[in-house]
Amino acid sequence: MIQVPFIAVEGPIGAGKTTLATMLAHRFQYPIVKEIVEENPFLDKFYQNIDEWSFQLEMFFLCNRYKQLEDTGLNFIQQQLPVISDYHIHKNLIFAERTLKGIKRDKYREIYHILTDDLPRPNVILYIRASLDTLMHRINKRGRDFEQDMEVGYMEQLIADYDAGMAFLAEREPATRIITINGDDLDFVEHTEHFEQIAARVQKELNS
Ligand SMILES: Nc1ncnc2c1ncn2[C@@H]1O[C@H](COP(=O)(O)OP(=O)(O)OP(=O)(O)O)[C@@H](O)[C@H]1O
Ligand SMILES: Nc1nc(=O)c2ncn([C@H]3C[C@H](O)[C@@H](CO)O3)c2[nH]1
Repeated sequence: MIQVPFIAVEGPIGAGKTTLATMLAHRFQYPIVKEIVEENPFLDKFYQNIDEWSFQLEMFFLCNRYKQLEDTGLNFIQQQLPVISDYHIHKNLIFAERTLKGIKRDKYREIYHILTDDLPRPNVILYIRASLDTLMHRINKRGRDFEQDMEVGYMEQLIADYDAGMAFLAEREPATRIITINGDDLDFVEHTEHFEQIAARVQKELNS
């Protein structure tokens, strides 16, 4: 039985992390920690020129997540209160290992470990896997300007990197429960029964 649930929803861009985390937070009456997107000053520049802006962008995400998860530890986990978040800290490495090169990647790795090694880690991860078609369709539907020119190759690589990242976590942190959701088949936005299936799987993990 999980003592204090700390649930992270993960998956590539547009998988539905924020949507599903919000629905589950509502269902379980847990507070939610959401990633900062709109206030990010580097995202549009990054998508126009990844090599030029990747270090600034990855550091911005890292510092924001560090602060959010430090607060999550203090305000929830250490108080024995459950919480759900629409990302896992490991996401930083999944992206940064691909977008950074050479000395910047080395520096980033060092800073990443210094900042994150003692942060609280989720005990349940919901990993939403989805095909390139599904993800591109959702990204287009959401219509964020800065994502419209995203290269298909970037997304293809990210999908593969996410699979590798989740396999890495499964091996490194065997106590963490990873629930994999097929985001092509389970449409928790359009079909209530699909959401109910997912909520039941989460409840089962929390009880077991
Ligand atoms: N299962 C689903 N069925 C249909 N539409 C969905 C589904 N999940 C998400 N969407 C839609 O896809 C878009 C992306 O969803 P959302 O913002 O939750 O993804 P995300 O994984 O949090 O994205 P990001 O990685 O950019 O933060 C939204 O417009 C959302 O309404
Ligand atoms: N490079 C990079 N590193 C990250 O850690 C990261 N986290 C999110 N994103 C991108 C995906 C969406 O476009 C948008 C909102 O999630 O921001 C990231 N991009």
